[in-house]
Amino acid sequence: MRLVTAAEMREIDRRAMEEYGIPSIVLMENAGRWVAQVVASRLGRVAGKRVVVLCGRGNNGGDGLVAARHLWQQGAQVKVFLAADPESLRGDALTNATIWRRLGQDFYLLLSPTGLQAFKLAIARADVVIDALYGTGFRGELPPEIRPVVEALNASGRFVVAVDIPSGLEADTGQVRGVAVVAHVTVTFGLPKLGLVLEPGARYVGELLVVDISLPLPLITGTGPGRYYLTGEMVRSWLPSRPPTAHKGNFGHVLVVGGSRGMIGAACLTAAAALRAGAGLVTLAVPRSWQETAATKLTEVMTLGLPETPEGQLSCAAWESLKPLLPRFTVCALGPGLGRHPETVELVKRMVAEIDLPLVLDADGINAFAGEAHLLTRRSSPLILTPHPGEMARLLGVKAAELTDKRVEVAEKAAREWGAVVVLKGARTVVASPDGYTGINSTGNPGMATGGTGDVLTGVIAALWAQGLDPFRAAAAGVYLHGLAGDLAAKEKGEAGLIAGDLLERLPLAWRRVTEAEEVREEHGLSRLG
Ligand SMILES: NC(=O)C1=CN([C@@H]2O[C@H](COP(=O)(O)OP(=O)(O)OC[C@H]3O[C@@H](n4cnc5c(N)ncnc54)[C@H](O)[C@@H]3O)[C@@H](O)[C@H]2O)[C@H](O)CC1
Ligand SMILES: [K+]
Repeated sequence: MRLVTAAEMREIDRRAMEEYGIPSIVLMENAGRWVAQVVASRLGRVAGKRVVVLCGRGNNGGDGLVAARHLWQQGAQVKVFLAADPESLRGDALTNATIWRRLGQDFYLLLSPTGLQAFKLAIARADVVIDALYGTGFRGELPPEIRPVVEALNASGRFVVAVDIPSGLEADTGQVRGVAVVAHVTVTFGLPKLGLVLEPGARYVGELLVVDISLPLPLITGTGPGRYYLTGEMVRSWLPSRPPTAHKGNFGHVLVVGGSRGMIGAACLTAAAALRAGAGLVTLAVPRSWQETAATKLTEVMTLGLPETPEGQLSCAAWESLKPLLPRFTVCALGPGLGRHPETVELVKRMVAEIDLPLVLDADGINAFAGEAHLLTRRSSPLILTPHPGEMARLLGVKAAELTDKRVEVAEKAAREWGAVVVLKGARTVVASPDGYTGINSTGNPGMATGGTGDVLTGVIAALWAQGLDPFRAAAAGVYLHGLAGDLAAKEKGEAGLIAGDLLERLPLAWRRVTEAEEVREEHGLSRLG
């Protein structure tokens, strides 16, 4: 599903009104009605239930007033706390405030001397609290007079439904400066905002529901370049099927080049993962003295011994040995466990420049270009890079901390400049392609922050590429399946004890989960994304 920024959402709003003639008050009425419907579905019976609505002065607050009205009409006891002077309301929010008042209802003025106390009393007895303080118009941090209100709400343990976006969260980045509302459910309008699926924002969202407020379909659907939330439905449409007449030649031959003394396991994980992710054949090329070890660890993988340095790392001569064999392979994965011997670094640079196989570059393959990312453009074949934040920072010559709250932009810029697909790993991995497609992953968990999981991902991506997916889809589907395998493993074993091998075993299960999942049929106009 497409992801949007606040500005993109405002543009969609504008076009809905100017090009299609949908009045903004209709959009607000639909938005508020959906919020009321979701609240009612969680309450079961509405009559007599206690609802507190926190309204800001903008259109987010307007949505909250519409929800208040519909729940009141259904018999709920509704208290609206207005975090603004009623005289400051404008436009559609003022319209709905006027309707609320003409129904004989009033506001509790949150910013009055007794407002906070009254609010705490009200939420202590509430069945649900609706957060309509701020939406996509929010920037920066909560005003000092609002912060204690949000802190009281978060401490209350009440069931919270956020309108469009949890208040205090920035729609474009997911950044929280200080405090934000922690919601159990977020009802977002039209399309999910980027900040709802990026860390730390994603942790404030709870279950994410995307609802149709009658924004014209031509404005919100579209498969062109843009940012997408990677979901099972998307990945399912990309994965190759297996005709009955299939033979292993149909599913590609992955060459993995990696390993060194003390780090043969990384290369073995990549090779095993490529098989587990459906590659027809996998060959693992390692320093000659480690070929026996690799062959012992991997029954189904073929192995190759290459020239090595005295320290047991691949030497430059390895390229001459590999070159005549390349026509038998479909994709090459280069880097896991290579080490950083100067000869190995030289080998990596020559391979990237000269190999005419699609290339997945990972780990020490990436580190070979530290501070020299411009050299990545000197190559003759398509490239997928899979850096974790530390490797990306080394590549760019910056500190990893500088990348934290602009991961999407950093990955997109690098993809454009290098003409390569960039997989910037971490919580909510970002996959960016040079032609403007970006995927934000929806699977994975902190248990996967353990040695070797990156090696597994490299193998999965190489395998999908070898089976015919284009590089962006191979990387995006690989990231999704890899994270899903991690979620399946964590469900069984918990997160702390999770190891990379646990993902290996569950890759086929993850694949089956995606391809055999029931079409997720949601109530008309509502999609569950979180
Ligand atoms: N098509 C749609 O998605 C629709 C969305 N709707 C709702 O409209 C809001 C966006 O409304 P907007 O009036 O632009 O702003 P907010 O209500 O989010 O914010 C109110 C107000 O707050 C001010 N503000 C911003 N940052 C701060 C801060 N740090 N401290 C204090 N005040 C701040 C700013 O001036 C804003 O104007 C969207 O989320 C939806 O809920 C429509 O109702 C229906 C169509
Ligand atoms: K909100």
